[in-house]
Amino acid sequence: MSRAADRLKVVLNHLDRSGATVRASFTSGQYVSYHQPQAFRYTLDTDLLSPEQRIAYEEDGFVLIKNLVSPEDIDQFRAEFERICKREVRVPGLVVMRDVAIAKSEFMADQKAVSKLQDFVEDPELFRYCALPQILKYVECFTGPNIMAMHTMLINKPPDAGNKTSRHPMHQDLHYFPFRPADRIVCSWTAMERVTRQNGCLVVLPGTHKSTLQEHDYPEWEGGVNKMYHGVRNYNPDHPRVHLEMEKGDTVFFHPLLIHGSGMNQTQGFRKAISCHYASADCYYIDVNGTTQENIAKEVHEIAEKKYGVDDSVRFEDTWAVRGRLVQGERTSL
Ligand SMILES: CC(C)CC(=O)SCCNC(=O)CCNC(=O)[C@H](O)C(C)(C)COP(=O)(O)OP(=O)(O)OC[C@H]1O[C@@H](n2cnc3c(N)ncnc32)[C@H](O)[C@@H]1OP(=O)(O)O
Ligand SMILES: Nc1ncnc2c1ncn2[C@@H]1O[C@H](COP(=O)(O)OP(=O)(O)OP(=O)(O)O)[C@@H](O)[C@H]1O
Ligand SMILES: O=C(O)CCC(=O)C(=O)O
Ligand SMILES: [Fe+2]
Ligand SMILES: [Mg+2]
Repeated sequence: MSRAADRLKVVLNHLDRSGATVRASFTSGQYVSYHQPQAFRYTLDTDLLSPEQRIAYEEDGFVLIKNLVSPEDIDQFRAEFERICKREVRVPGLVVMRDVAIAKSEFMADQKAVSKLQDFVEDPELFRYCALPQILKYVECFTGPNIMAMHTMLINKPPDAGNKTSRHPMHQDLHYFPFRPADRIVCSWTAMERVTRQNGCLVVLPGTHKSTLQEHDYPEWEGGVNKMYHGVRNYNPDHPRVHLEMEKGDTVFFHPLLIHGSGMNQTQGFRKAISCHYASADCYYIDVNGTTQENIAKEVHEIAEKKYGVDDSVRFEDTWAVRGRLVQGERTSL
């Protein structure tokens, strides 16, 4: 079969499964033209994703792209991370998080004390990750051309201290976000080294992006839970899971409703990943009062109150508007 015919078959299969009425045709034997507003809900029509990749994201809520970020870039991000840990550079607005297991131990000026950096947008070296052209080309398939970097993290999952606090409970990232629509938000997560089940790779529940936002809360874990690590309230451990084992530079793009987490790090190394949540600049803020997100908004407010002395006039949405950065196109709304 020709490549075009192969592609047609894949698309038709998908349309069939999504219960769509199919109107497909060949244009000069080259490619498929189809008209079906329901069939592709989660991805946009760009030329980058193959039909297989596009359908994988539609059906599973994630797509893994091998070898997307160069080893040289990753080594530079790692070097900058080390400078930050040694406090050789100061980054405005940066949140440095320590694992709860060592949160109260004495000061250590190295990576052993840091489990996560958040909000590194004012660090030009780390922020380079968010603007990498090869990443943005994929992001555009989900957000469209106006792109905001809304949330940035470098995760340094520590060797588990023995109480399983290195785990990240199963959650939907949308729980943290007061903007919509969800389908125009995407996370890119790049492995900074080989990540395996052993050192706590991402664990995903395929297809859960088709559900709605669930109630989140701290899981009842005996060994303790990190600040703000909420999990879905009724986690079902029997749901089929996929462990995303990845090589250095591999990048997974996933939907903000996809339920995911990570297991404990059973090695002696610090498992590193860098990630950014992007949203279409055309998204709009919502008021989370009276929704399941009230609990996280309250925690964010309490921390902002302690740290910056902000009062009630600062809304949850405002804390996002000041952190967001335009990386492509126009800042139309967010
Ligand atoms: C989509 C995405 C958003 C999903 C996620 O990322 S989920 C995770 C979200 N996580 C976050 O947003 C990070 C939250 N963490 C933070 O904001 C900070 O690390 C803080 C918890 C506020 C601590 O920062 P800071 O105040 O600078 O640190 P200090 O060492 O002075 O500690 C102050 C008090 O907080 C405690 N603490 C520090 N780290 C943790 C921790 N990991 N878990 C639980 N408690 C913690 C620490 O023991 C101290 O307590 P007290 O001495 O005041 O009793
Ligand atoms: N009660 C819970 N609520 C929310 N998430 C949970 C809960 N229990 C476990 N998880 C999460 O489920 C995922 C899988 O956990 P688990 O500890 O089994 O890791 P794993 O990588 O599968 O390890 P292993 O290979 O040992 O099975 C992790 O993201 C973990 O944090
Ligand atoms: O890197 C990980 O372990 C998962 C992090 C994550 O899902 C998050 O911070 O939202
Ligand atoms: Fe997450
Ligand atoms: Mg397990």
